[in-house]
Amino acid sequence: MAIVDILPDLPVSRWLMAIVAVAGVLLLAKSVFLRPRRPMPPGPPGEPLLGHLRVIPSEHPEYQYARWGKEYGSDILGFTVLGRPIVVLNSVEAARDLMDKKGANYADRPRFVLFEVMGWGITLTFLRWSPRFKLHRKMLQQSFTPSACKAYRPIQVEETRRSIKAILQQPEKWEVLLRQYSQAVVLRIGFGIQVEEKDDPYVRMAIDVEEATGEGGVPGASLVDVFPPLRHIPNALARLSSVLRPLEHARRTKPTIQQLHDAPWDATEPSIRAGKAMQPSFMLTHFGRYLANEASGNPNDATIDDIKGAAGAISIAGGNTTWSTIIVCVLNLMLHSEVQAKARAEIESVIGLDEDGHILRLPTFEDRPQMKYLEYILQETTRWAPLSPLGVPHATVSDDTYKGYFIPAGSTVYANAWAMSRDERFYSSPEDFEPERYAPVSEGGKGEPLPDGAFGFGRRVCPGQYLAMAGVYILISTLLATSDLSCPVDGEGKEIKPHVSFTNGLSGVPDSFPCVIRPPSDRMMSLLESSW
Ligand code: HEM
Repeated sequence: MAIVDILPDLPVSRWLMAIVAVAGVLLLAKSVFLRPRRPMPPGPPGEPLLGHLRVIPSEHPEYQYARWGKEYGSDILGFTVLGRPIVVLNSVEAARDLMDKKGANYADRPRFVLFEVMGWGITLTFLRWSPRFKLHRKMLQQSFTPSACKAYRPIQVEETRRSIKAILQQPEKWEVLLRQYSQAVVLRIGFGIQVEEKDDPYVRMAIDVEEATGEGGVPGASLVDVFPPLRHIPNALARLSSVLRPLEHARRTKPTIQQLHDAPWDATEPSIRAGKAMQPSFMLTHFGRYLANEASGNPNDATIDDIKGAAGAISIAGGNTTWSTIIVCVLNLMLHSEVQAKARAEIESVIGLDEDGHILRLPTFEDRPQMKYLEYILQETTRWAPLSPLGVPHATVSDDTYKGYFIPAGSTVYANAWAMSRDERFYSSPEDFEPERYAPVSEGGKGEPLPDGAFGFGRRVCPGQYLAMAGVYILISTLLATSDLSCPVDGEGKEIKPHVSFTNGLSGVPDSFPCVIRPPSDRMMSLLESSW
């Protein structure tokens, strides 16, 4: 979505001009009569009426927000877009001070009008602060505490081994097989659905949804989000302006989003109703309880739509996110053979080797506390490329003041996880992938703080973070234990290093890159076969 060229396109419709003119008069009146007495946080100058609409870049705004933070010497920045206040937090301290310590005031979300048009229904991620939000939050948070996550370990171990066995059989398909792994775990946990080994329809749906959502740009940042009446503009007009084109895209992709909401539920509902569902799952627990209450005449807190939305949130918010984190980790292991070798040496020392130098068994969750270096790798993965560079925006419920700056009620607040990950006060050479940075100085490391921000903050912090990192741990440890990862080589045996770039929008996913995955010996396949 580009917002820079709105004006040249406007004359195509008098109607559009009229709407913008009326909005302009209202905004002018608002800015004259309701001007705050305290200053907004600093930032670049905006334009009359439009504010920063044409100043904030539409591609990777997180980079520019970080640059402005340096330019204005402030970890909190303020903007307005058509009169709507936007606040960007560039440091962990600012996010902790506001989103954590004043959690209730920062727990709302802005209205995501474009995502509503796309068909994102009752999904926790996009729910406003409300009794329904609290209900969904409670259902999901309780299901994925660190101790509740232990119940899902057998699923994660089984799917990991299935996936790596398939990768060693078809190494050229490693990327889609890892996506299949991430989707399989969340579909089993959410709905008790087992994905098919080949061409699974849910994996296809997840890919489509990720592409559709990604093209929607940064959530809450499109012109339709800022000025919701524009959502009614017909496609024929929307198509004429690049700032309104996301609206056409949202309408076109609605069936895709709807399908990922409906298909897993529709596939499972009959067997739960008939009492025949065997696989434990979030849906079985909550929908089963719902049916039991209904049968015995007891009231239900959650409606069927609530349970459907919450179960859908697991597969929608949990599949692509986990996959993308694994891909970033694979990329860096491939690019840094020394990191890979050190991690493998740690795995071998924790598990032990037979007389032929082969590991005695595959990694388990019980090994995790001893895998210190691997843990640093996982942490460095979330720092080096925070999945959601600007997080999912929060919104303020009431007016607030921070460091003398005024933050009006209803402000959209972005926690810039990317800027936090590049904070040079804490991270030396922040662009480098360097797991050792977290080791204590006494152990030869740099004693730098573990990263913060990749999973968000406050009352909206990711409820799936423990499940996600458990899934990344077991997959990466098993991959390292059984395979070597390397860059492909050209005709002269020279490594072909990928050019790394990330998608724009809600999730920054690395573009596809080739990776050679090879087991060091045949023994690895038999280990995988005998362990599963
Ligand atoms: C490595 C993988 C993951 C990453 C990096 C990630 C990251 C995030 C981030 C940045 C947010 C926004 C937090 C905020 O607004 O402050 C979020 C929210 C959320 N995540 Fe995750 N997530 C991951 C995996 C998962 C998994 C596996 C689940 C499934 C259980 C999940 C479920 C959710 C839900 C439901 C929300 C919305 C929470 C709310 O709005 O209250 N995520 N996640």
